[in-house]
Amino acid sequence: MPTPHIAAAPGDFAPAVLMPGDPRRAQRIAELLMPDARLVTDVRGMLGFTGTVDGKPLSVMGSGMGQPSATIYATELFREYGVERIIRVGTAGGIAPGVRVGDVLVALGAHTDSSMNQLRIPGVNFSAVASYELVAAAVRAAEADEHGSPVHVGTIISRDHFYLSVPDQTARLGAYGVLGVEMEAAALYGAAAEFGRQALAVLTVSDHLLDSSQDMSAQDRETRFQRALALAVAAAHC
Ligand SMILES: O=P(O)(O)O[C@H]1O[C@H](CO)[C@@H](O)[C@H]1O
Ligand SMILES: O=c1cc[nH]c(=O)[nH]1
Repeated sequence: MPTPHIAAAPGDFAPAVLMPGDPRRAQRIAELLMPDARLVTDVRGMLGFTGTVDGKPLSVMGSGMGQPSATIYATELFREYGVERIIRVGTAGGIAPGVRVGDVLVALGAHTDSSMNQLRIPGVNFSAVASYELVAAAVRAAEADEHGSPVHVGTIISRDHFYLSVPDQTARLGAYGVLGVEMEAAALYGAAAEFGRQALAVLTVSDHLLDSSQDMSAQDRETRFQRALALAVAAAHC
């Protein structure tokens, strides 16, 4: 049953899907983790792969950038392909002062300036939260490798704008302990709640909004994700 945006056959997706924003990162992750990976969809160049890691099935598929794009893919994977859990493996801009470029963020919850979740339950400010089971698995994996880059667990913000900034907003978010900013997690958590499934975002800090001295290059953003990936795989297979 192909959907408007996914051309895979029934059963082509594993119960757990890793979801980076960039489809080329999806391909890189598939090649890195799964020698047996096969391409299951490429509509609009949004590559999806399925294979196995340590004998357990796993899929990897890009989401594109922004909450509308991520919601389309998450909805079709949950609703049409029976996917049980989606773990976003993305990049984020650091906000909290203790967060450094190269650190990893496990997003317990995602504030947002988007209206996407506001439309879900009229009159309600929806709480976009991760699956506790997946958070716990990611934290266990982080604690098991004490030599990896630092991992922070807390809230992030999923913004609609990459470039437009509201004066003073970032500093205020930092004062509230918000770890970083990206553009998809809140909507992903909303879609998981809609279908009674599980979601988590594990993010590599690629730059810092309040200190740009250590920012990653575009190439680094696509390759320095091993620590986040290890946590995401642990969550996918917990
Ligand atoms: O690196 P990805 O996963 O794409 O995530 C971040 O990077 C993109 C913006 O450059 C947005 O998608 C944002 O969420
Ligand atoms: O600054 C950043 C970095 C990654 N993703 C974002 O949305 N913002």
